[in-house]
Amino acid sequence: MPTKPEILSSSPTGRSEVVLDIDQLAVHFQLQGGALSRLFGLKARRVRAVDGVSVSLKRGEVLGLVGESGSGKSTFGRALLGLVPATDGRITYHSQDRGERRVSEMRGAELRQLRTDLQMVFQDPHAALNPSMTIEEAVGHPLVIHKIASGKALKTQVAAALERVGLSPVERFLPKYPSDLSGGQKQRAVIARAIILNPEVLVADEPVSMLDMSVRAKILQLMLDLKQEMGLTYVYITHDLASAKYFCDRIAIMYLGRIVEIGPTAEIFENPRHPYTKALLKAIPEPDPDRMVPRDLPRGEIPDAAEPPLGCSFHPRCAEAIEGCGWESRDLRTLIEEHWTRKVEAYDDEKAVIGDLGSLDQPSTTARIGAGGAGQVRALLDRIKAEKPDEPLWKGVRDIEDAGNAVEVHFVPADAPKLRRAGGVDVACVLYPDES
Ligand SMILES: Nc1ncnc2c1ncn2[C@@H]1O[C@H](COP(=O)(O)OP(=O)(O)OP(=O)(O)O)[C@@H](O)[C@H]1O
Repeated sequence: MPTKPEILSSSPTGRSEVVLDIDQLAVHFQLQGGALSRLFGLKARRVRAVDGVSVSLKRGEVLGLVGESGSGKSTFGRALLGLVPATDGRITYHSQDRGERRVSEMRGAELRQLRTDLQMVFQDPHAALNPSMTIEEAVGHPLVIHKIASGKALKTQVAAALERVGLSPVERFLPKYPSDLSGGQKQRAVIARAIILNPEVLVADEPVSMLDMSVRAKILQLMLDLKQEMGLTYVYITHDLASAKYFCDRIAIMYLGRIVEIGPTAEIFENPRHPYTKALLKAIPEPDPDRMVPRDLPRGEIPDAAEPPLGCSFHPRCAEAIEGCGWESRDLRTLIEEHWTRKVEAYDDEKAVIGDLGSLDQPSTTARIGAGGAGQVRALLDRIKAEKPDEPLWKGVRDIEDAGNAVEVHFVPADAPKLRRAGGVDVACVLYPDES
């Protein structure tokens, strides 16, 4: 198998440094809902899986995408290969050999070529391999599909790829079926299949998370060796910051479809800026039981990507939130319900004063609540505030206005913060003034 020079100093594009340039990429999924939903006039929901991501991938680097489940990492990775269409924005691929092309404009042969230059390694090696194909057939499959090799040449290339990923003696592995191999061996075979077309970029989506602890480091080391030998560039998708620290040159922290912090790995670990990054770092398990640190996982669950919080989408879970983070009606509902979990005995009377909370589910910086008179609602809100006066939501209340039997709580409106320069990283958080 021919190898590529590790880093080219020039290329036909004149832009050898950048392999992929992603500009304001958005991938939204329209959820149609069933016939019943339409009958009852429920509006179709739109999941903003990726929502305005800009990042450039330099040749030879390992970029980590880290975030909780549902943050949009896999969708982003799939969009790079054109496996899901971009709703908005641009992905430009700077091929060493074929110049600069927008992924969204590629069709037919060009798209097929992209999918040889960019390969994906998935989480579950067992699902990625056809159980009825031998390892020889599976690893050689891309060469057959693309009509690149057959017969003896095919076998030679498959053997070389297996050798390269450490599945040797090769003759022992060629006739085996996936079920004959261990998890680590299967992932090696998947990697052999991914590199057999000599790609430029590997998008590795949780490549070790389903493997035994004992083989994870070995597979990551294999990938680093391959990167060195073949001049590969990686996008490494994971929810595991500890492995990203070991593996990545740069890390992008994703939350609800956006990058909230991006910078060199050392800088992210030594001096995290975004409260979400800090919380993720604190949540890394400490292998030494004597040095166990208290966990500080963000409160609550990751919100619904179809109706993300207003302003900074992390604000409802943020330990450092301030007034300008985008407080809104749904936060008030959460606060009132939390109050009732503490004061169960007050629920019946207070519910009569507050009325139906359903209207608070519509995201808005104006929350109208109350059925039992504005004065009573105000008094109840005061009681709730007195229980936890430091609750950051109250800092985001601009004013409370009487509105008949109800009150209107007006919150300080806020846009989602954009990435801004802060020290050695870029961070999307209002706590950091833009240094640039
Ligand atoms: N084909 C699809 N149709 C509708 N919604 C989707 C589709 N694919 C992903 N989503 C939604 O998009 C959001 C992002 O999902 P994605 O799988 O990209 O996140 P992730 O960070 O990779 O999570 P995980 O680690 O669980 O794979 C989620 O809310 C998910 O439910």
